[in-house]
Amino acid sequence: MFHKRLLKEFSDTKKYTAAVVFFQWIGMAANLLFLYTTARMMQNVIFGIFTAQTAVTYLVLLGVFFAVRWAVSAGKNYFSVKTADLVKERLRDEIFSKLLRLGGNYHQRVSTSEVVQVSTEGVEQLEFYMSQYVPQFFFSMLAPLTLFAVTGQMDLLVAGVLLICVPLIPLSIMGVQKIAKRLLGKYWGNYTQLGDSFLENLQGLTTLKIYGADGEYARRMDESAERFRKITMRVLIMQLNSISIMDLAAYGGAAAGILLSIRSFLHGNLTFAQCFFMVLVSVEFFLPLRMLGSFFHIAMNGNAAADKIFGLLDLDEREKGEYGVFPQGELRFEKVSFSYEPERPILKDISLRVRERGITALTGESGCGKSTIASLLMGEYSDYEGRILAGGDARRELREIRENVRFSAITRINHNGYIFRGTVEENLCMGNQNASAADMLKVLRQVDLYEDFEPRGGLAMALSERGENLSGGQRQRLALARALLHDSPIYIFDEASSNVDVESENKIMEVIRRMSKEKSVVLISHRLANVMDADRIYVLDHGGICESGSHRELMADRGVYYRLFTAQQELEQYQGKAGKEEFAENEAVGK
Ligand SMILES: Nc1ncnc2c1ncn2[C@@H]1O[C@H](COP(=O)(O)OP(=O)(O)OP(=O)(O)O)[C@@H](O)[C@H]1O
Repeated sequence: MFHKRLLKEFSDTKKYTAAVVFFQWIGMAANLLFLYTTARMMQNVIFGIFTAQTAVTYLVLLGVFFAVRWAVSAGKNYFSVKTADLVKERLRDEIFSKLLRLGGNYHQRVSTSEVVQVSTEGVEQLEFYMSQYVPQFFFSMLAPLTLFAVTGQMDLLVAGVLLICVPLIPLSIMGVQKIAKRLLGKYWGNYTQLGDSFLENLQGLTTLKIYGADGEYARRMDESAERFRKITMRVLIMQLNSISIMDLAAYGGAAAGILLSIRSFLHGNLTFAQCFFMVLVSVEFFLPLRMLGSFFHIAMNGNAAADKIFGLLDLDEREKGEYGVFPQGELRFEKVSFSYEPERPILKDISLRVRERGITALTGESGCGKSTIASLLMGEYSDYEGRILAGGDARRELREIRENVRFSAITRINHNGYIFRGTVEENLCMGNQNASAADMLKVLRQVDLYEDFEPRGGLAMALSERGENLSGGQRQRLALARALLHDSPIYIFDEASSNVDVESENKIMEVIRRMSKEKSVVLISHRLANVMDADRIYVLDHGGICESGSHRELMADRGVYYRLFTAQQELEQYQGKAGKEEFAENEAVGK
């Protein structure tokens, strides 16, 4: 019936639940009083003893009844909303904190659309579950017993029969529950899968259009939507059927109560007023459980949503460091091995040093493991072998250091720095909450964006989602400006200047070289012209370091680096020459 863990996690809502049940119970008591008064009045009318005084008494009671009902309903709503607020706020808070703890690569464990679905619709299901279903459950246990206590004093047999019929509703609910559980599990599975593909296709719509694959993907989504439609229909059919079964039990039981009350009246065991009251109250016996039955589907959905939410909250987290200081000094990799999947080693016995100042470059062919090293430095994975040490001789394992301390000591800039919708100022502030306008303008000047942004509003310039109203180079330079404000001792540039125009690339490299005089810079670049100035270059090959040294040393060695470098130089010279020839030809024909 209940999701045990959910009730345990929200045990502090017990007092609100009790208050809701209490108000419901008072409302029911007022209702009984009103029905009994009505029955007495009917009796007086029929037997001709209806006086003006009776009418006034009745009207006063009616007024009191409505006032009580209003107060009860307000009280019940107040405590229901309190429960709903508490559940919603805490669950969303917990989901958010969990995602923060899972870190940037949370999507390797759970899909983004599932997170969105459980934290929106899933949380709302649970809010309803706790604020409506749970109190209704207890009230529907209490109500028939109260009614039995009242009606039993008039006719024990009728009251007994009505009470015995009441469990028919929960029995029919339990019967349906078995089928519902399986069906709702499938329903949620289909729902999140549809959300996944919808989100992915929407994000990749331009790519799908360019390759003319949108038709095929639309067809696949249609299939997915059709599966979801079918399962939704099955859920609805199950709901309608179960409502019919419950109605049969409720109205069948009420009919039995009504017939028995009339029979009892005819045998002279009940007065007219009592019989009339019993007839009216027979339905009341079943209404609370009938109401519970209609909440039941939402409750089942809530159970399935709770499983999903707790599944997310229970995901294993990275090992958490507790050390609260980032020790100064060089970073070291000592015989580090790592793999994302078993049986597929990515890094093998890597040993390297990142000096406290200057540029340490990582280069090598695509897929050799450069970005993986950056991810390990950022602490995204802690299940590596060997040691990653911070602080030179102070030797503190990186994974022992608290995440927020690590993040304020190391800044990583990728090839697609994320720009948020908002203003330039808001995006820059993320780098440093305390940065003044002068600080922000200074970094914009350093990355050559000041002139571009000033006519468009300067710091107040509006940026669209992902900075789509900027060029690729401007976006990347803005991400660099934000990183400069962060002012951390270590910076990792992971292909930060790739995919941008030559001017932006030169500017970014100029800033990197300048900052390396005071900071520790890890530069990952496949373009060797950019790593030439590095103090030390590590060349990776299939997850291992095959060479290391300065540009001059590596060129003298005539190994892998030499081959890569000369091949790249030749290619760039050839491209440059071809470009010049084309330009000269165009000039000659006057184009
Ligand atoms: N999250 C992941 N799960 C599984 N395998 C991964 C994951 N990320 C990367 N890999 C694999 O690890 C290997 C190294 O990837 P990595 O991104 O570190 O290479 P890289 O040298 O930075 O490549 P590039 O220069 O193309 O960016 C690749 O074979 C890649 O397919």
